[in-house]
Amino acid sequence: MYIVQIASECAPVIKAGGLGDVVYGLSRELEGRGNCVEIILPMYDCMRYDHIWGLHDAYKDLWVPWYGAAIHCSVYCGWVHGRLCFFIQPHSEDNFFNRGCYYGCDDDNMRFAFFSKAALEFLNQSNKRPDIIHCHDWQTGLIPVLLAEIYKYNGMEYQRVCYTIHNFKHQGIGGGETLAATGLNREAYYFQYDKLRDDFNPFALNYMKGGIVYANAVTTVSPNHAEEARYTEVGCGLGHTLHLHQDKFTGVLNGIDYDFWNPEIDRYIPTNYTYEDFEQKIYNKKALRERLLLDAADKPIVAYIGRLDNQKGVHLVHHAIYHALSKGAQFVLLGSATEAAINTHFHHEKEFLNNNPDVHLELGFNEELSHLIYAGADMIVVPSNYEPCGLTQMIGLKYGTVPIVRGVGGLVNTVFDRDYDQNLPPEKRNGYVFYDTDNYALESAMNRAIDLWYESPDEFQQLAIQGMKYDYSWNIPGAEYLKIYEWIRHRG
Ligand SMILES: Nc1ncnc2c1ncn2[C@@H]1O[C@H](COP(=O)(O)OP(=O)(O)O[C@H]2O[C@H](CO)[C@@H](O)[C@H](O)[C@H]2O)[C@@H](O)[C@H]1O
Repeated sequence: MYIVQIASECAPVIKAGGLGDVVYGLSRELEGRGNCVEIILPMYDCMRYDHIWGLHDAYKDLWVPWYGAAIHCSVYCGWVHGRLCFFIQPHSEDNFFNRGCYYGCDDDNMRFAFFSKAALEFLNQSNKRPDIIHCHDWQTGLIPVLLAEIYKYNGMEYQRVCYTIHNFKHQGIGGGETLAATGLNREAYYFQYDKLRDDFNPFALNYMKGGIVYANAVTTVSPNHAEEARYTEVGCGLGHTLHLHQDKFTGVLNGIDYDFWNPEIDRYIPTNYTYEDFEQKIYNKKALRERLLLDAADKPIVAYIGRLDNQKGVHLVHHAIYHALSKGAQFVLLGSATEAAINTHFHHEKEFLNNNPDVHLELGFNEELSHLIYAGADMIVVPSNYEPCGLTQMIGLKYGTVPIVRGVGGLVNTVFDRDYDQNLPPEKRNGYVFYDTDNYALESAMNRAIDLWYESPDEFQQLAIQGMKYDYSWNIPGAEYLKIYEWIRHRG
């Protein structure tokens, strides 16, 4: 099959979070199974050019219709760790992708409407006719809309779209100006409730809703989150739309790319290890402590890695730091906040804790350091308010770093409580789960983990090894996506 992924991120060249990991890892798996995969991305000024090999111009004169005129774009092409990627660079005063950031601009809706239009225009003009277009999140929600309403009539009749939602919170809600810009025009038509009109703001269009309505298949990133999105508030108002389109909506648990996230071969950690020589992990703990100037005491290290925002349960992340310290553990945090108030809060925390030899807060994005933390820590805490899938607990498991998670979304599908899981025998359990959002719930799970580390180190090690034995690779999800692609190719 010929598959084109269209997304706003692809790790490690463009990575703000888990979306990038998924686009890369899934593409690699699909290619490994004999499919032809290409990835179309925006050409941001701030992406990691050092991860692109053989960058060259692939298509010089792409003219993308925009507001009745056209914007001139160049399309570059190169390999990102073996994956063939096309980068679209528009030349216009808007400077859509030369902002020194991936997201967070006032005109994000316009930026990604343009990207969606340009990606389809590129496919069309360069005569690429993939069997499947797989697009992701709100940034590419207009792709299935544009395909069905415009490009289908311009030679792209047989292309089918799979649309994956990684986060319902950000939907691309905005005014109707994108309709005129992208050539969709007919406001009255698109402002219908069964098309793109937002269910809660009658004056706004909703890209993600458009993606759900028009795509041939819609997925989210875990089975449990697919249920939550339909029936609870974590669908952020799209539950009704999902219900109407339930026949084509499903949850596919993400995988982890074990070529990249694997302590056996990880290039960013000083000592490689597997579950068979688990005792080698200690050298990474030592290295982590040396790097972050932590005390070399006989204490467990609890880690948090992730964005610092409301989704991730920042109040509990904050509490986890102090609770770990009070229980005689060390704490390492690697995270960045886009919200000013949260950012300021954690900077104050960092200053306050600066001289404490048992804690280190690293505020910013650091891919290399994240590997060392996964390898060096004993436990990883994921106290999310909601979590469509969650990759950090799965990476933690692979590195023998025991996850302590809140029982929501994909965390429920991947972490099984050592003491209380009802469905699995003890030798299959792999972490700790708590449910409430208050401090006590988190504390009780952390206490159980930290107490086991101190009181029964052998049993703690056994738990970590059980986690390492889980297979959360792309193998199974890769096959599931191929089934979905086949299904929409034949069903339409
Ligand atoms: N400061 C930092 N420095 C270095 N690396 C950092 C970092 N902060 C985060 N990361 C890395 O980014 C990834 C984050 O994965 P998450 O599952 O938390 O994704 P996120 O919530 O962004 O995305 C959404 O999409 C993903 C993918 O579908 C879903 O798993 C998730 O539930 C959903 O919210 C991990 O690889 C982590 O190591």
